[in-house]
Amino acid sequence: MPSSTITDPAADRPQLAPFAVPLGDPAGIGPEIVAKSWVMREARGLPAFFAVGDMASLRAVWLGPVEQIAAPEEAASVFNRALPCLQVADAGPVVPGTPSIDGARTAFQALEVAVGLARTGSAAGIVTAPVGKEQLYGVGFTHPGQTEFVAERCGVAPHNAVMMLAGPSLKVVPVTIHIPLADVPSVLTADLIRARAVTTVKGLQRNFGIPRPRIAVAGLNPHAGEGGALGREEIEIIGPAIEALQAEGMNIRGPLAADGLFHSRARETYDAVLCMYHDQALIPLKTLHFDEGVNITLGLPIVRTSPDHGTAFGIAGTDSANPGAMMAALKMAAEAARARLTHGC
Ligand SMILES: NC(=O)C1=CN([C@@H]2O[C@H](COP(=O)(O)OP(=O)(O)OC[C@H]3O[C@@H](n4cnc5c(N)ncnc54)[C@H](O)[C@@H]3O)[C@@H](O)[C@H]2O)C=CC1
Ligand SMILES: NCC(=O)COP(=O)(O)O
Repeated sequence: MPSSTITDPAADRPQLAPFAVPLGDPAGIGPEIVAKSWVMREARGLPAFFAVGDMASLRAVWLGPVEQIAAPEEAASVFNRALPCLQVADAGPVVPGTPSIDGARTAFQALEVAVGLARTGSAAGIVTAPVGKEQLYGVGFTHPGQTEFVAERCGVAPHNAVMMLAGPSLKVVPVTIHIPLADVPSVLTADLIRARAVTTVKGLQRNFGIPRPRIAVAGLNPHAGEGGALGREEIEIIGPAIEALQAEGMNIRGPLAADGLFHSRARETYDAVLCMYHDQALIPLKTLHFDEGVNITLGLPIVRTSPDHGTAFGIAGTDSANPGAMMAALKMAAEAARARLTHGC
């Protein structure tokens, strides 16, 4: 049994170790939604977790009980009475809504520590609160996002780490992620589509227990290119990639016109959609499920989830952040960790 599980003799089933929750940018809504999730832990059946970051960022927005822990092993016994926090750095004065260099460094450090804890089994996985990408880039973070950073720390190539956004009625995967829209056509290759599709299928089996996932693939151009009249990527890149995967036995179809792929009847016909660029995937997901959308990284040896939204600097410190997506991310992390134990992979 991996060290991220302990046995509960009463229930005679493996219990998960607590999840590590890096607080993200201290000036964003991360600390608030983590604290609010802790308040809702019993009502929502959330798994045990501990914050990783600067306790001062929690104190700046929350008057509830926080207890500093020296090691993850202390988290389980503290969790019922207080939000456990593993202090990793001093973010300096925390002003909600006003990001700072020290805050970005703390977010970076907390992420690094949390990944290490999950890799060694001291945490059952990581559930990351939002970071400010612009702020992270300013302190030497060289990856496009946390997805690629965590993948690298786990020894996984970026092509094989898949960002999936998941809500109750829709799961989407952007094939290209954080790149300028103008670069999408040149980055899109059959190899990249293949790598994303293979990891997506394995990830749906492993984390969601779907035995034979049905994959729909969106086209890049309007009307999926209209037979080449509105663009040739469907004919030259996307179509051949799909045919090759079908020949290997994958339940995959497309390229399909993206504008007709997300209505309720269409959503019943697949388990996930491969989309060609970031907004093609994230706009439908966030429109349908903003307050319950989860970003889960597939293809990693550890469980990593995150709420779908960002730092929301504009409302930080106003007590108006909705913790729904953070709670959904915690629940999905626990479900994925359990599914991995059940399916033995
Ligand atoms: N997983 C992550 O770490 C992510 C980080 N980001 C980062 O967040 C920063 C801000 O990005 P934006 O595009 O402004 O997106 P955002 O998600 O932070 O905000 C978009 C809108 O939704 C609102 N909002 C977001 N979360 C909310 C919540 N829980 N409750 C109530 N209202 C909420 C905001 O106030 C704003 O009006 C950027 O630096 C970006 O890089 C963005 C997306 C994901
Ligand atoms: N738009 C999704 C997003 O920014 C999350 O990226 P990541 O930091 O989880 O890679």
